[in-house]
Amino acid sequence: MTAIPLLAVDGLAMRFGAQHLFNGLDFTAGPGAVALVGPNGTGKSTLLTLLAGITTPQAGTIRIAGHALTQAPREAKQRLAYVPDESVAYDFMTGAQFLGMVDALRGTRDLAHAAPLIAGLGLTAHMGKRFAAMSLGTRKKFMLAAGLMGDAPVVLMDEPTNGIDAAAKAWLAELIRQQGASRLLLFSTHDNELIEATGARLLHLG
Ligand SMILES: Nc1ncnc2c1ncn2[C@@H]1O[C@H](COP(=O)(O)OP(=O)(O)OP(=O)(O)O)[C@@H](O)[C@H]1O
Repeated sequence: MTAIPLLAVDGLAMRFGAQHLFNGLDFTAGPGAVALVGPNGTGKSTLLTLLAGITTPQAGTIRIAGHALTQAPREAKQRLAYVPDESVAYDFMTGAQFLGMVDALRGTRDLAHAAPLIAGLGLTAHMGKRFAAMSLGTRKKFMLAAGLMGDAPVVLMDEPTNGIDAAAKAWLAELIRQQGASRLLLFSTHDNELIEATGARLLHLG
């Protein structure tokens, strides 16, 4: 019996006006680290929003652990987490409130399980800070913590090392390398150090 891939993309087409980003894109991925690479503007961020079910493609099917995003959006989205490049938190929220909100939306109400992640990313001292007062890198770390702290088998990350310091980057790379044994961590990046440290398989766009 063949195992169902965590991510299966079939015949995906996306264009903005006359600009075709991809036309008939096919790939599958199981557990592991996968780096989405390619020159600026080739559609890496757009592909991630399609895989996350935030944007709708003109054609094609995306299945998350066998569940098609269009036919079974709830089942598919329950199994994925998406880390955007820029913060999506309200400025008035503190880091703790934001992570608590994400946790509650996922149906768990206990941030204790995220403590190693919060410490590893260097966020412990920033939990009480409002997003309005955070640096760009700290905001990015909270987005990463929110995406990684659940048990989603598919984690999509847009430029995960953008703006974060060397210590957090090394910690994140090791986490991705280790967690690749059981989940799919698919990220767009221009960071060759991250690719090397995670041992990610490359998926080229453009
Ligand atoms: N909502 C939109 N409307 C029109 N064009 C868009 C939209 N979103 C993205 N594009 C265009 O699609 C192309 C791909 O953009 P995208 O941000 O996905 O590229 P990328 O590969 O992630 O780039 P980078 O490496 O710079 O982050 C760009 O030419 C962009 O201008």
